[in-house]
Amino acid sequence: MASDDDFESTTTTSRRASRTRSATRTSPESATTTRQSVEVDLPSVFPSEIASELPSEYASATPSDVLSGLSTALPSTLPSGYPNSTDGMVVLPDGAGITIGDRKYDSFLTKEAAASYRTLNSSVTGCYAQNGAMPLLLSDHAMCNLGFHCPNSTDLMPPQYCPPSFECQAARSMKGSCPEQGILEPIVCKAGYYCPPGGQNQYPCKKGTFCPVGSFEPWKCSFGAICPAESERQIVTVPFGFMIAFDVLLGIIVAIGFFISARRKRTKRNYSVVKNEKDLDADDVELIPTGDRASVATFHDQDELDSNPDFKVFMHFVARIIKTKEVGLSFDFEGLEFEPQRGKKVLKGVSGSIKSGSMWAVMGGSGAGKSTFFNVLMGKTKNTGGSIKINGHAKDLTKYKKLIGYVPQDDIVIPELTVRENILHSARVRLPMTWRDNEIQEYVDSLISCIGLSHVQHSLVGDATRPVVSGGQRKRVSIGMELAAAPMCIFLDEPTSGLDSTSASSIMRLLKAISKLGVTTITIIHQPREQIYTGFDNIMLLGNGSMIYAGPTTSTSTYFNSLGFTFPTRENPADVIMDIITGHGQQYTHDRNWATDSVGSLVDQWSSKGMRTQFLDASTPPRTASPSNSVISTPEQEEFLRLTMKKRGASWPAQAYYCCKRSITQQVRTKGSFFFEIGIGALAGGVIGLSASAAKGQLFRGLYKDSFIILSPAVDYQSVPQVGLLGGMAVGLAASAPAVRVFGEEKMIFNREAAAGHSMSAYYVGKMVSVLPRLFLSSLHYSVFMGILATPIMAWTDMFIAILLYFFCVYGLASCVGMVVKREDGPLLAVMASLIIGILGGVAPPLSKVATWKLEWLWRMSPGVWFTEAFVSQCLLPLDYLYFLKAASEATGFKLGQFSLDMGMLFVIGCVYRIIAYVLLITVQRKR
Ligand SMILES: Nc1ncnc2c1ncn2[C@@H]1O[C@H](COP(=O)(O)OP(=O)(O)OP(=O)(O)O)[C@@H](O)[C@H]1O
Repeated sequence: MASDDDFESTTTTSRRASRTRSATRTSPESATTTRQSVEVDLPSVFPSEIASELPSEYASATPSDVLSGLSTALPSTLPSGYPNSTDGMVVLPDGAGITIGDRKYDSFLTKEAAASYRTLNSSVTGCYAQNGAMPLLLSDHAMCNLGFHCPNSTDLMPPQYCPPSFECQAARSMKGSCPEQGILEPIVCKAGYYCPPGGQNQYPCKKGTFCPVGSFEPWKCSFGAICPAESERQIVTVPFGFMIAFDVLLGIIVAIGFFISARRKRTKRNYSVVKNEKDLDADDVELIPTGDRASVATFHDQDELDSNPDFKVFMHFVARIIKTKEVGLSFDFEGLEFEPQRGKKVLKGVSGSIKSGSMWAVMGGSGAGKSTFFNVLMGKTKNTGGSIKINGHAKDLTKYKKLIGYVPQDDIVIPELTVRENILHSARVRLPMTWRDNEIQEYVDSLISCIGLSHVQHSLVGDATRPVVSGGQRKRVSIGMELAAAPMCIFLDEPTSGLDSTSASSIMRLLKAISKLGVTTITIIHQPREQIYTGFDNIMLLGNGSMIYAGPTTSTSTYFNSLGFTFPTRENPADVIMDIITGHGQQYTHDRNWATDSVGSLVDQWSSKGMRTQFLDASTPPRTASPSNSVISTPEQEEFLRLTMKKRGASWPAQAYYCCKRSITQQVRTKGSFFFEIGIGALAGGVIGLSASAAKGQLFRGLYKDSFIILSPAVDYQSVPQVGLLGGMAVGLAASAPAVRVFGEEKMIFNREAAAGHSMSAYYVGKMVSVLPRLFLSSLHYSVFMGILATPIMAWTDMFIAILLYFFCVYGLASCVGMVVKREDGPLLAVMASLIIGILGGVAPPLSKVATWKLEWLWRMSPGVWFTEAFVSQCLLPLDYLYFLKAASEATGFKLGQFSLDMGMLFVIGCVYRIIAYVLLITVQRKR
C-alpha cells in the first residue's frame, strides 16, 4: 500500500515535469503520427556516462518518461492506433494518456528499451532492479530527506529506489541496506551516526550526544546521562540519583521518626501549664463539690482518687472548658417511637427527662432497643413518632455535635496509631482552637493517666486481627478519644464490656467525676457490678422497646417491691433487675402467672400507674449551677452554647494538617504496604523496561516522509502504545490495592469523626495530600527503571509527569471503589477497575477502530487513553522530520502534539474520581 502511494506521488511529480518539458518538444514523426517527442540534449538529462551509451531514441526522453516506462506490460495494453514502438519510446499525445489502475501514463518505454535502460542503470549505479522492474526516481534533483544518507546523489543522479530482490529486502530489513540497491538509493542514517541536511555525509555521534536511527544532527544528552561516542540512546542517570537520594532521605526520616518515638517513650512529660497541686487548689473552679465526693468515690477508693495528681490536672482542664455553670445539656423526650420501614416498632412511646449533669444508666435485655434509643436521642436515627427537646427547645442534637461525645459499642480506633496518638488527635481536632498545643498535650497526658493507659500510651492500638494492646485497653482508648474532647454530654454504648472490674470501676469513677462538673452522662450497660450500678444517679430500664422504669437507682428496689418482687440481699440488684426485665424474674415473685408476657406486664404497670410523673419527680435534684429539665434555657444561655460550639474544634487548615500528619504516620507504620507498592512500581518499570530494551529506544517505525515513503521498512505503530498500556496496567496493579487500604478501610473512623463534628472535607483533603509522597515515590521508581531500560525517546520528565498523574487517577478510582464495596472485596475490585481503565487505553481495540463505532467518547472517559496518548505523542513527535506521523496517528487513533491536554485530562479525571469518592463517602455517612 505504502509503496503504491509513494509510487503514485513520484510519478505524478515526474509527469508534471514531463508535461512542462513536452511543450518544447519536436519530433520528426509528429506531423504524420501521434507521437510527440522533444529533442533533448542527452547529457542534460542523464549523466554523461549514461547518455553516451543510450540509443538515439532516448533523445526524446526525459527521466520521467523513462520512469513511466516502468509499466512494463504496457505495450500489450495499448489502444488501437498506437502500435508498439520499435524505437523504444512511445509518447502519447497530450491528454491521451493510458490509465492503468489508478495511474495515468502519457509516455512509456517499450520492453526492449526499458531492459536496455535497466542494464545501463545497473552498470552505472549498481542497482540491480529485480524481475524486470525499473529503478524509481525519488526526486528529479539531488534532494535527500532529513535523516537520510544520500552520498552519491546529484541533480543529474537524483536519489532512486531500486526494487529489491527478496534477499536484498531481507537484508534491508535487518541491516538497513543491501549491496544490490546501488549507490543512488538513500539509506536512513544509521543508529549512532547523524547525517547533516543534504545527506552527503554521515558522522559518528560524539560523546555526550546520541543519535537514534535517522538523525540529521546529534541529540544532546541530558545532564549526567550516559552517552559514550556513537550512542544511539541516552541512559539517564540523574533521575536514578534522585531516586536514591529520596530513598536515603526517606530512610533517614523513618529512622528519625523511630528515634523520636523511642525517646518519647522514655521521657516522662512534666506538666508546665498546671505546675503543681497548689495551682489546682488555687483554681477558682471547684473541681468536685465536696458533697459529691462521696458519690464519686462510690466507684472506687476515695483516697486513690484524691491522691492521683493526674486526675486533678485532668479535672482542672475539664472544669476550665466545660462551663456548665452557665448552661449544660438536658433532654426531654415524649412518646419516642421508631418504626423501621420493614419490621415492627423498635421504640414504643419512650418518655422521660435527663437533666444536665446527671449520670444515667440504660439497661435492658439484648434487642430491647437501647442502641436505637441512643441513636434517636442523638439524632442519628430519625424518630418516627414523639418529640425531643434539648434544654427545653425542640431541636436536633446533631446541631450540638461538637459538644457531644459518643463512645460506640465497637472499638473504632486507628490501629496503626499509638494509644496516645489516637487520643491526642481527637483532642487536637475537637478542643477549643484557643488552646495551645502543649496545653492539649498535657491534658491528654492527664487523661491517659486517668484511664489507666500511661504504661501502654506509646503502644500501637492494633485491632481485633492484629492485637497489640488488650481489648480492654482498646476500649479505654475509645472512651479516651471522646473524653479528650471534653464534651458537655457523653453517650457510652457498653463502655465496660471487655474491661476487668477494676478498670471498669476506674472508668466509671472518671465519668462520675466529670458528670459532677455538669457533663450529662448516659451509659448503656450490661451486667454492671454492684459498685458500678449503685454509682449511677439514675437508671432507665427498657424492654421490647418500651420504658419499664426510669428514675433514681436507689428507688429501683422499692419500685420492683411495689410490683411484688423481692430483691435477695446477697444478690447484685443489677442482676436481679436484668432477670426481671428479661422475663426470668419468676424466682423473685410469688405471682405464679407473672412469667407470661412478663415484660409487657411490667410496661403496663409502668404506664398504668402513671410512673412517668414519678420519674420526673424522683430524678436526682439538679445541681445548683445546672438548669433543671423543666427549665427552658434562656436566649443568653443559648447564645452561650452557640459561642461555645463556635470556639470548639481546630480550624479547617489545622484539621486538614492533623489528618494529613496522622495519615502519613499510618503509612509509615504500615511500611510493608508502603514499600511493597514502591517496590512493585520499581519492578514493573524494570520488567516493562527490560522487555522494551532490545529495541534500543527505537520503539517506533513509521512511513518515511515524502518522497522517500517507498523506502519505508515495515511500520511498527504498536510498540509505543503497548508500552504505554503495559505501564498503565502495571500502575493499576501496583497502586490500587494499597489505595483502597488508604481510603477505603477507614469508613467507620470517618463516620465516627464526622458524627463528632470533625470536618469531613478536612479529613478527606488531609488524606489526599498524605498520599502524594507515596504517589511521587512510586512514580519515581517506575519511571527511573523504565527510563534506564527502555530508553524511550520522550523526555524523562514528561514520562514521570504522565506516570505520576496516572497514579493519581488510579488512587482516585480505587478510593471510589473502596467507598462502595465491602472492605474485603475492595482490593480485588480496585485492581479489576484499574485493569479496565488500562484496557480502555485505546491500544486494543485501537482507538481508530473505536472511533468507527462512535464510542471514542467512552474510551476518552478512561485515563488510560490520555496516558497512552501522551506516551505515544511524546515518543513520536521528536521524529516528525523523519516519519509521516499523520499516517501513524490515523492508524492508531491517537492525536499527537497535545501533551498538555493529555496531562490536564489526567488531572481532571483524577480530581473527578476524588470528588465522586468524597460524595460517596458523605452519602454513606449520611445514611448511617
Ligand atoms: N433500622 C432498623 N431496621 C430494622 N430493625 C431494627 C433497626 N434498628 C434496630 N432494629 C431492631 O430493633 C431491635 C433493637 O435493636 P437495638 O440495637 O436497639 O437493641 P439493643 O438493646 O441495643 O441490643 P444489644 O444490647 O444486643 O445491643 C433489634 O431487634 C434490631 O434488629
